[in-house]
Amino acid sequence: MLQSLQILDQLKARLRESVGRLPLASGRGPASLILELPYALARAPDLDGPRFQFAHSDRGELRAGYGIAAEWTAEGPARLRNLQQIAHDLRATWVQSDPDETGFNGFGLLGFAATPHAVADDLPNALLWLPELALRAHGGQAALVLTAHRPTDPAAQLARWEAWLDRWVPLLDRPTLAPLTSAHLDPLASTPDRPAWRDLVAEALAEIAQNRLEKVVVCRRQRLLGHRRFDFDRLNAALSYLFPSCQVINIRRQAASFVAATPERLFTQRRDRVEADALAGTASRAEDSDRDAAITLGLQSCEKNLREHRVVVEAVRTALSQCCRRLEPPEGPSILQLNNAQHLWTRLRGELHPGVDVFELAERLHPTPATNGQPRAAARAWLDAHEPLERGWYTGAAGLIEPDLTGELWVLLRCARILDRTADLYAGAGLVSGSDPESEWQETEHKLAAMSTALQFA
Ligand SMILES: C=C(O[C@@H]1C=C(C(=O)O)C=C[C@H]1O)C(=O)O
Repeated sequence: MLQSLQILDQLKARLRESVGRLPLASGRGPASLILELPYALARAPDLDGPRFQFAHSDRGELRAGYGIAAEWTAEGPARLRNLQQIAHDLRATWVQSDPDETGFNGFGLLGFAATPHAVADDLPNALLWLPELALRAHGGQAALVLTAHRPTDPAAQLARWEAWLDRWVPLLDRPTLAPLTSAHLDPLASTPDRPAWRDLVAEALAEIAQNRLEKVVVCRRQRLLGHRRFDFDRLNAALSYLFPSCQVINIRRQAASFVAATPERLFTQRRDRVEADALAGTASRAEDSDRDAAITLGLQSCEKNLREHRVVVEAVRTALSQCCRRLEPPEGPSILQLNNAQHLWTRLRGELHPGVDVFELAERLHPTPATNGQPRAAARAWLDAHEPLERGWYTGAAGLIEPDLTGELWVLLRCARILDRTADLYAGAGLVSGSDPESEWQETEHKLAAMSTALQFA
């Protein structure tokens, strides 16, 4: 492997050679320069300041962003429409130069909280963020993307980009962190606690019995205290190892980090094709393979879980039918197995009407009844009135969008907000008629275990 100092010299030379291809001093909107890295990367080193990372082990995909070239925030019921207008302007003005012909392009992060109301959090309610330095690695190839917001002074911009390379490239030589012994985490409060959970579930089931709701997803927050400050390189590595089929997400704006290892895609849009997941209906895993297979069979034939799942499939199908010219019959339900839980899973695919973008898809699909309930508005109103906590970005969505406004968003589950030694973990469970408060509490315990297991190694 080339030493990082050699790579740094090469990248800076390439940057100086090719920066003149971008019209930095004229026009408006983003300008991105894509530079090939001489080898693919398995991890994106942490750096102080705003940063995000999306890593998917099974896909061999890693994308990260550092610093802020430009950003827009929004809140309230029109939050996605407001960001959409801005993004349309970006699409028209974004210039890209890919002198090494990597085929990669610049990208932005789109993310938003569970509900459009403002909450006290260090993440804004809805955010569109173009990083100054980005990393994209896939299929054995990797590139850096340097982005500026125009107009800007070319000499000053070159100096800024060089400074980014000076800070980031030497970190590539840093050895992978040695594994520590796993550390015990102290459970602090759960909100709601177990008795309050029972009452909350009972109230929800009464609402369902009155036919005012068909399904509602209630959640809890569990605070854990670590014995050492959590390390994010180590946490990302543990999550990617434990959950190779999940998207491991890390977003940091100020002091706290939002981290998730989510199995649930809200959707993927490539050109006019869309694919969405309906994930609902959960059972545990067992160490013994016969017992595990029996749990899977039980899940596949459980009337309550199948009903809970169908509500989600139907809502996703209806949302997609409003923006697709053709929908394929749903594929499923099959089983998605994770090491802490297994879920009923149906994949839906369609061909979009011309002009549909990620913002419209997000508006139509989010929140699905997998994390909110059905009917959507009644479930949200009931949760606003009864759930004793702010969800923040938990059950919101985040992902990466391309300059043509296609992309992929993930539902923010199996997640935590982490600050120093404190982690607030979130998990919820879908309730339909026939749900039992104790089994739903157990289900949240299994879901919380996704993050708490990885945190022991962080
Ligand atoms: C709400 C969560 O998960 C969702 C709810 C599920 C269920 O109720 O069976 C299953 C998968 C997710 O769609 C969570 O992980 O917190």
